Amino acid sequence: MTTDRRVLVHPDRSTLAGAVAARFLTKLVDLIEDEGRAHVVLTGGSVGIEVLEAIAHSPGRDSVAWSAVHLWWGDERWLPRGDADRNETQARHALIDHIAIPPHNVHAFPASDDGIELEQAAERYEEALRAHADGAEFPTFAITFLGVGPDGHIASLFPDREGPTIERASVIAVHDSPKPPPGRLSLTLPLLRRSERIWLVLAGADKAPALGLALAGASFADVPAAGAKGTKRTVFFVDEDASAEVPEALIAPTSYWTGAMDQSDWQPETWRPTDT
Ligand SMILES: O=C(O)[C@H](O)[C@@H](O)[C@H](O)[C@H](O)COP(=O)(O)O
Repeated sequence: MTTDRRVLVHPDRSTLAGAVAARFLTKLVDLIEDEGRAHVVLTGGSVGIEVLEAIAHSPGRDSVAWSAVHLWWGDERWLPRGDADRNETQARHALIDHIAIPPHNVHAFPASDDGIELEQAAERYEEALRAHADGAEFPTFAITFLGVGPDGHIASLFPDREGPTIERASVIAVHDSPKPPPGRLSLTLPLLRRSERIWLVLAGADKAPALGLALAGASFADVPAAGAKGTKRTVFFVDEDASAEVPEALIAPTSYWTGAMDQSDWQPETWRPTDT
C-alpha cells in the first residue's frame, strides 16, 4: 500500500466526473461493508458539484446504504440558508435530494441568517464534528473530496492567507476570501489530513500550473493543494487540460491514454485500478 500521491487523467471533465462517481460508489459500498459506516466530506466548486450530479445519475446510486453515510463539507460560503451559492444548496440539488439519506446524517455548516457570528459558526461545526467522533477526537473521514482553484486553494484555504498554515484550530472563520463571497467557513489542513482518502477533482488548463507546483514540491503555504494528503490515499482526478504540467512519473496508467504515454510501457500488473 502506498500513500504516494497519484494522478488519474481523463479526456474531459464530463468523463472525469463520471469516473469519480463510479469509483466513489464502488468504494462506498466496500467501506460500509467493512466499517459499517462512512463519513464523507463534500466540496463546493463546479467540478465537485458535477461529480455529485454524476453520482445522482449513476445506476449504482441506490446500491449504497445511505443510512450508513454521514455527509460533511470541507468549506461553506457565509450566505443565508438556501442561497443558491451555498455549497450545501448546490449539493442538495445535485445529489442529496435524490438519495435516501437520513436528514440527521447531513451535517451542513451554519448559515449567515442563523443569528450567529462567523466565529461562532466555526465553533458550532467543530462541536458537531466532535459529537460524531465515535470516541475519537474527530470522525475519521473515509473519503474527502476537494476542488482546487487556479491559485491552488482547497476548501477555503487560500495562498497568502493564514488559513493554510493554521495548526491550532480544526474549523476556521475566513473573512478575506479572494474567491467570493469573502466570508467563509473551512476545515483546516490538520483536520483534512485526518482523512483516509483525499480525492482532489480538477479540470481545465487554468488549474495546470497550480497542480504542477503542488506535485513538484511547493509549500502548502504557497499552494495549499500541496498540503492535501490522506492517511491512506491521495488521488488527483484531473482532465487532460489540467494535467499539462504534471510530472510524467506521477501520472498513473489509466484506461485513458494521452499522447504522451507510450502504451508499450504499461505493465498492468504494477497498477491496481482499485488502488484509491
Ligand atoms: O466553496 C468553494 O468555492 C469551494 O470549496 C472551492 O474550494 C472550490 O472547490 C474550488 O474553488 C474549485 O472550484 P471549481 O471546481 O469551480 O474550479
